[in-house]
Amino acid sequence: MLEAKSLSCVREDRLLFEGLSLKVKPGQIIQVEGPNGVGKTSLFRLLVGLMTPYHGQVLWQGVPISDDRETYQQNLLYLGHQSGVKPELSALENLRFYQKMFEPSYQGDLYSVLAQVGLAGLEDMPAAQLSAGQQRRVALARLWISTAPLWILDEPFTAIDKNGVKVLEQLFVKHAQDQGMILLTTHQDLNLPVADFSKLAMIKPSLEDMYVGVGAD
Ligand SMILES: Nc1ncnc2c1ncn2[C@@H]1O[C@H](COP(=O)(O)OP(=O)(O)OP(=O)(O)O)[C@@H](O)[C@H]1O
Repeated sequence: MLEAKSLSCVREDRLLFEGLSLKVKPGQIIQVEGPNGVGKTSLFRLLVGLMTPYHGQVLWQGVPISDDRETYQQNLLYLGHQSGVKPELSALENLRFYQKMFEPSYQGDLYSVLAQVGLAGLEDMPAAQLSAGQQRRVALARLWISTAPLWILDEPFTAIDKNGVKVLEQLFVKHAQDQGMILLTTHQDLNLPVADFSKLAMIKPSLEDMYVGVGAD
């Protein structure tokens, strides 16, 4: 289980949110919602350990993530705004690189994974020559080979067409049924027929709460 306890986030002396707590349990999907700039990406960066909270703690299986980063990273798949796709490598080379680095025990056929994300016939094309949606699909193909129980996905549907959204939704449902956990942001209305799908709405703090004296006594 992932647990965030009373998180506060400050950027450039501005309070983005405070006292934010959440739990993501096996089988659960949580969609984080809120207007542009409210702090969804910042929250995710705290949750994956790329930023440190101003206050509060993030725990994986009851252990602060800063105490055992290695175990946490092994159980986490994070897809941020930057897809991490290398433009000079082909779709297949990108996926193979990811597989060798993060899923060395994966035995499946990477061609069929790429076919599932709609990239059949484009396996050997340099990613730089693929469209934005196709490049996003190269990044998303990691989800098909991932053994990580926790997926944290920042706008996974960006540049993805309707059919691609449907395929991804099916994968999310399967992951939840297999007792995986998903935390995602999207401005899409999702169709996820799983028992444990909920939404977390982030709202902007009031103006008087927004400016904090970081470093002040
Ligand atoms: N690299 C940065 N340095 C300083 N401040 C930043 C940085 N990135 C974002 N911010 C600030 O944090 C606020 C929240 O940004 P964040 O990306 O977390 O919001 P978001 O809810 O994910 O927005 P969006 O829906 O547009 O992706 C922004 O309004 C911006 O002022």
